[in-house]
Amino acid sequence: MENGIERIIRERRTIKSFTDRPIEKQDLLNLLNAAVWAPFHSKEEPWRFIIFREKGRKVFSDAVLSTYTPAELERFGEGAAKEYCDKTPVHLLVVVREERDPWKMKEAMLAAAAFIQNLQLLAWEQGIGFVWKTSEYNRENVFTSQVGISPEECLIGTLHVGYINKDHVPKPRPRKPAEELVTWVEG
Ligand SMILES: Cc1cc2nc3c(=O)[nH]c(=O)nc-3n(C[C@H](O)[C@H](O)[C@H](O)COP(=O)(O)O)c2cc1C
Repeated sequence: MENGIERIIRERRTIKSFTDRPIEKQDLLNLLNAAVWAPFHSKEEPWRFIIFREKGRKVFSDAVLSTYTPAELERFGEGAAKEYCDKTPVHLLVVVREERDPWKMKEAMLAAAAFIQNLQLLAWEQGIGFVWKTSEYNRENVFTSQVGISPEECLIGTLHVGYINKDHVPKPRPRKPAEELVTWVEG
């Protein structure tokens, strides 16, 4: 019998199709305030968030579109702008401080990943889903500077967030059983 957490972990899927329902600012804050109880190894939390909602989505959309070539703009620009400004209620960027020490940097990224998984599970419980994107534009300076990320920061991912369109929940990608993944060392 699955308990609450196990059920949500198994059930959660990456969501790319949302209803029109906006997400209230306070509801987003409540989710973030719970998700930040993820573990981290630095003195202070390594993360901060930039959230685009309502008309602010155009700032996000313009930043993505500024990474397109003229040919891509011509072909995909209008559709992408519609997707970002109308069809996706919230864009949430998870950013960490750059660390000079590569190991500390790795730890900051790992902590941010734990935070994002917390957020996915908490959101799912409320009928909110998202896709975690690390696609090309995330790595382009022209994008990061326009969305307000400083050169001393690193973007861990862009989350496109909204209430789940229940007709478009993808089928799960299968997971290997742990029996295939474990090396037992028992003496
Ligand atoms: C670090 C990371 C980066 C990801 N980047 C993308 C991405 O750029 N585009 C995308 O469509 N999905 C992205 N995903 C989502 C995965 O495609 C998705 O988690 C995977 O297909 C498994 O599906 P599930 O989340 O429904 O179990 C990313 C996931 C992770 C953990």
